[in-house]
Amino acid sequence: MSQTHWTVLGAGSLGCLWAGYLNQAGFPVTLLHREGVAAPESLNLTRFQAEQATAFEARLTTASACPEKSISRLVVATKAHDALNAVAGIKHALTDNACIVLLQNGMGSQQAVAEQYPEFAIIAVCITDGAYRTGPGHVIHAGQGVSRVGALNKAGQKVWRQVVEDLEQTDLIIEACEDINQALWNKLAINIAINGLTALDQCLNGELMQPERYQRVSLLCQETEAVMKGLKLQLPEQGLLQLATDVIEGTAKNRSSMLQDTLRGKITEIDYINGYLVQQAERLNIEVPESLSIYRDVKQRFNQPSS
Ligand SMILES: NC(=O)C1=CN([C@@H]2O[C@H](COP(=O)(O)OP(=O)(O)OC[C@H]3O[C@@H](n4cnc5c(N)ncnc54)[C@H](OP(=O)(O)O)[C@@H]3O)[C@@H](O)[C@H]2O)C=CC1
Ligand SMILES: CC(C)(CO)C(=O)C(=O)O
Repeated sequence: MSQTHWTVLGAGSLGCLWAGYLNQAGFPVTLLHREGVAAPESLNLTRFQAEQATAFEARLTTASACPEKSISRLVVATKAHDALNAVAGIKHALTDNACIVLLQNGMGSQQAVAEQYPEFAIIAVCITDGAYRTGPGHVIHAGQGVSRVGALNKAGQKVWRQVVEDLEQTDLIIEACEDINQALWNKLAINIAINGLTALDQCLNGELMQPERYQRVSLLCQETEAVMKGLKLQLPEQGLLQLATDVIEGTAKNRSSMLQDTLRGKITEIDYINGYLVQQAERLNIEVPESLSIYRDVKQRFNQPSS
């Protein structure tokens, strides 16, 4: 079994999920929690559809306590708006040829890290699993999904297969992805159609099937299709509206991550979802009024910091 040492930055839902699955597959793991916040007292993972939680082990520390050039494989498991700062805070500890694996939803944060740090191998993962924490260090794997893993830069292409091989030793469902940009866009399209609307209407995903809301979902998908066409991306065979509808129906009882963030008074990822579409549309001179209105309304209603 490979003994790659994995360092996971961010002890939230996905950070604990990945740390748990990696460690239970035999990898030594370090889990970096926030500076100034107490480390979790215990770590455990309830695997998908398992009845009981199982303990996992990880060395718990913070970024500033990590020695210079000690980390060769870093997973960044923060929200999109924290990713760039988080990498800046751990840069001293990265080896010269380190690989950074980014788990963020939406788009824009991964590209910002790749642009800022071309010297490192940058890998992005497009994740459809669902996980939540019940307390510090305790994570529930609530929805089985797929983690699509692909390289974001040239250095990433050199180590990508090795990263996939390591991850395939875990019980996560891993897919090597030749075109991670396309995979991220497909997931982005779904999040554009669902997240902002559910946050604004404070409704479950399935409630987007109500006619007035569904009309907006349809407009959002049309706008995303226009931008994807402008960027020469491939559109899913069934069309974006059908893709989004399948996800809405498959996750009908879920609260979207953005709805959950607003309920907890947290910063949402709107800048990296509808906000990212608006940015791309501006570059292409395409109008996206529905996404623009959702972007502005989420920013205003939930008192979100300006980007
Ligand atoms: N949870 C899920 O099911 C899924 C999540 N994703 C995506 O994965 C990403 C992570 O989501 P999730 O795990 O749910 O988010 P969480 O908020 O649960 O976890 C993020 C963690 O990172 C911590 N953090 C942020 N900055 C730093 C830093 N500089 N140093 C140390 N810790 C830091 C946060 O601390 P603090 O709380 O103090 O801010 C928090 O504990 C998001 O982009 C999300 O959209 C994608 C698919 C599924
Ligand atoms: C697919 C969806 C919309 C599921 O809730 C999601 O990814 C999210 O909530 O962020």
